[in-house]
Amino acid sequence: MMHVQLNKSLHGPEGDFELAVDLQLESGTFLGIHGASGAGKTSLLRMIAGLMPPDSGRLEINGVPWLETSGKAMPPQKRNVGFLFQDYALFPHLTVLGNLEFAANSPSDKDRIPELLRTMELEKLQHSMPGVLSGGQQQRVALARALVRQPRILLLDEPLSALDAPIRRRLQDYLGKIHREYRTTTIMVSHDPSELHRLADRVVELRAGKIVEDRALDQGSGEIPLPKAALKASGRILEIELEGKEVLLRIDTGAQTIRISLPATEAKSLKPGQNITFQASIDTIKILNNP
Ligand SMILES: Nc1ncnc2c1ncn2[C@@H]1O[C@H](COP(=O)(O)OP(=O)(O)OP(=O)(O)O)[C@@H](O)[C@H]1O
Repeated sequence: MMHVQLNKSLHGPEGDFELAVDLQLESGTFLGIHGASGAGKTSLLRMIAGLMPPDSGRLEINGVPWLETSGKAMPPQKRNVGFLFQDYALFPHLTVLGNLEFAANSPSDKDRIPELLRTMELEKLQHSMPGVLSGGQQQRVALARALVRQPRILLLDEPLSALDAPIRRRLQDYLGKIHREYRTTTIMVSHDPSELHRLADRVVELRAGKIVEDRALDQGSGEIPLPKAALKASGRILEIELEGKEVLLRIDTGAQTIRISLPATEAKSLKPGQNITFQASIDTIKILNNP
């Protein structure tokens, strides 16, 4: 169990506002955080990592205090946290491999590096210096580096935002896989609703430093299966995926995310982001309006 209770006065463009967050997370949760720019998402992650001091608060992870109300804090290097921040640069004087080796703390961490290089599709770049890499390649190295120590808690601030769609999708799958395998408690900031629905089992929205929405998604898949009874609902298409002759739609109805599949021929004109009304029962699905 992770208990995060943090307060900090932040200086926004329209004046100071108070970040006040009280969150309890079961171990192994994948929490997604979204919210407008300047809501305090990065600040919250930095305080958990120990990189920004809160004005007051408490942090307790599996019964171990990382930050006490008295202000006594465990230093960042002692917190078993892997993090990836937007501005967290790679060491410019070390190669890709050197950056990962620097993060390794034990022989088993080192043994993990070849697999991470392979998964992040960085094998051919392992002897390159960060300065010659593209933004997306650097982000992949930073993500690999965050995972080298197999942290108990993984803090990811828009980790895939600079990547193009195919690799973004592969790394989403990889993040999902390592989360299922190691049950690392993960907190990820993302502006991409389909990414959050794909990976998170709980999603919170932060607005001006406060949690204004806290939603559980179906564990693992991030989706609620189609109910047995007929259902008529409206929602926004989050994602369209071709699977053989079928098309898989993930639809956010506001209350829940529903996954439906349709014959590909019936879904030709549908696009992500579109609002649709549909009627579905256990064996038939009909799109009622298809603007
Ligand atoms: N150390 C600090 N002390 C006080 N205010 C700060 C500090 N660091 C950042 N801020 C302010 O806190 C506000 C929230 O910033 P933060 O980066 O946490 O937002 P965010 O939700 O992550 O935004 P984005 O989505 O644009 O990354 C900003 O207005 C920022 O200027």
